[in-house]
Amino acid sequence: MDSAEELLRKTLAEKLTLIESQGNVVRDLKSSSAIKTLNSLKLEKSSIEQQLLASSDGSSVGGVNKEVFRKNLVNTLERRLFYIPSFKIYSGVAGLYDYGPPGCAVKSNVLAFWRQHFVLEENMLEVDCPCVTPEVVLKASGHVEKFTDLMVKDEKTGTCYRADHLLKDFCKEKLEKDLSLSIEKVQELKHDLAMLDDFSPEQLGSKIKEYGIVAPDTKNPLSDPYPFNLMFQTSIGPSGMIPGYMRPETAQGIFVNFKDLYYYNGSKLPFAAAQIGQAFRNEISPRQGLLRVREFTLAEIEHFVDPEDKSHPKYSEVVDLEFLMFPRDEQMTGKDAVKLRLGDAVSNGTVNNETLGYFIGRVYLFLTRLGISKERLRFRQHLANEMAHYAADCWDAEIECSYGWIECVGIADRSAYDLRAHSEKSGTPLVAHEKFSVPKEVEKLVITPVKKELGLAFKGNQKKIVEALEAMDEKEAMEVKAALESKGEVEFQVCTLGKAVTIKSNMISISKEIKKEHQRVFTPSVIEPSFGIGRIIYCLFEHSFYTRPSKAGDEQLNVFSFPPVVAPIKCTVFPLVQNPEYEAVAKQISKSLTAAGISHRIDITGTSIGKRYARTDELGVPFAITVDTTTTVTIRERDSKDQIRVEIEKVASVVRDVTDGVRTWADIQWEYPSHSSMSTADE
Ligand SMILES: Nc1ncnc2c1ncn2[C@@H]1O[C@H](COP(=O)(O)OP(=O)(O)OP(=O)(O)O)[C@@H](O)[C@H]1O
Repeated sequence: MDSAEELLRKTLAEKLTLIESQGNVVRDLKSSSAIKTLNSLKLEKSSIEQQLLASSDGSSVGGVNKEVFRKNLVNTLERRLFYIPSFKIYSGVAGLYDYGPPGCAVKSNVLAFWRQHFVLEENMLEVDCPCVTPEVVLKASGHVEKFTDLMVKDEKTGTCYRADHLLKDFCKEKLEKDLSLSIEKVQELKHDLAMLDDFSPEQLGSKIKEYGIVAPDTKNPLSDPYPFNLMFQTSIGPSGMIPGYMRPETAQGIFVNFKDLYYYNGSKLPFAAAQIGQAFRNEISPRQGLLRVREFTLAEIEHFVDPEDKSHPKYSEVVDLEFLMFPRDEQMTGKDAVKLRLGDAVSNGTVNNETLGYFIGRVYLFLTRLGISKERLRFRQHLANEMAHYAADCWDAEIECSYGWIECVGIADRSAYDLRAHSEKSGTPLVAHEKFSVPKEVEKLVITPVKKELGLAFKGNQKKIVEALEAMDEKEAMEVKAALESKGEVEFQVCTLGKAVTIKSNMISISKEIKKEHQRVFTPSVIEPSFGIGRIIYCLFEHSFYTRPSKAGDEQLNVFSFPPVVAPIKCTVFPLVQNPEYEAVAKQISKSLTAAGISHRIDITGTSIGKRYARTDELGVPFAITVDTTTTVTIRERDSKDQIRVEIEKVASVVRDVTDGVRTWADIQWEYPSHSSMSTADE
């Protein structure tokens, strides 16, 4: 610990001792003012204890220990039914959560804003495809073979763990806590962390043995790692003959519809399709609450673009944005994320292309407008070993929360991989066309199947074989030509038949000719931003949550500072005191709010105004309307607690403007005089 930290701890500890001794004196007095003083001393004591805890392990959120902060947050979220562990009365199931009423409202607001910010803004084509997906689709995409994590089992209890997570936790803990590590050991552990995605089961197994990593819960030995496919398997229909899976992502539904969507778009590129829907991953050991679950909402965009022109018409709108970026080189040299101007990162090649840069900028705007703190958001570039071999460049929007930096949005240039894979497997060409204004002369491969010979040899299968021969690319065709010329026949794989057939030299002619071309046919590249909605919402909960002392100073009150766009309820209406005239006004205002489409709650209980404010602050309601006359009311803003006075007829339009973002609260305050009333005094 450095001397500044030591000094802080010493000062805090001294203050704590002083408070404890003052508390002992006050406790003996037993008067009401002494009780108030005692309560505020208790508060101060608990705040200092939290700071001490935080300063002891260097882990804090806004000066409060991470664990303490998270415990209070999660307790509030579960108590106010933002979310509920699913099937709770049957002890629940790990990795499955329900959203309760305010959580549901936040989620639907986030999705509505997502649609407005992306789908509407870019004229995207939204689709809605089934969750149950036939095996053939996920075989083509590579999920059946490769969507796996390496798993180890507690050899005595059978409990399963993700092998790479155990190694990651071990390395991080060693690096953070073991001050006696040699430089070589530090380098080795850092290297292991960088290589996590590259280790084979054998390499991971030998690391686990070498470091003596055991089951975290029981300390029992662990099995060797082996791959576990994360997809939930099912079968479609009663016969059990059609294997299927619950989709692990929504993207495949878009790829398989490419041909129709392209036509719907007037056969023009670029265009984007979007989908919001449930994704299912049978995570090995779900942990960290909403961050790693087994069923979650994904919002995905597939932007199809010409691989030879990845410019974006609206790129200039984001070039001047500046935010934290964590390029590959910074990560490799142990540096921190740096603030970069997006335009510079694209022009110097740090970000692969304009369209990818455009989406990084739009994701930044989306997240920060939702209420994610700018200082706790960064864009991290994938290291070479993290990226799929076909990907041109990938960046994750990572948000810092009490669990560390969490990937919430993946933004990848996946090149032409997905469309090619489905073209090959389905036999349907998923391609785009560029029409030339003047025809071009090009050397062209000409494949001419001799249908008579093929028909004699293959009868009913002839059509599929002809299609496969015609779909050969240049490299494949030249190999076939060479084999036919040297051996007179060749084994030829026909995917749609699921087998290889023998093609003889009299069944096909392959040559190169100069031809006039009227168009270019190509497979578009795909740029994919993929949003984990639950992760974003959880980080938003963390970034919005704070506590403040009640007016009496005897308790800490919880507040969610949600921006109006995501707040589950936009305002509350309550009469200051129970009185039929005020109640009638409250009901009239409620009616006008409903007509204006503003979600609100009306509270006509006799509870004190301060308590009613506290209840709604804890749900993140940004505005409270208090009826204290029959002609005008006060509107109170949650975080500043500032109030303005507004005529009853104008209330709904004022609240609508400020919740729709047409005007800010500051604008409204200019227009309406500030107000200090009974309701403030009572708070
Ligand atoms: N188990 C999960 N629970 C909640 N959200 C998830 C989960 N897995 C992925 N996501 C979200 O879906 C987005 C896109 O999925 P992607 O396949 O890129 O994630 P991933 O790289 O597999 O995530 P991770 O490495 O954390 O498992 C992620 O950015 C994340 O926000």
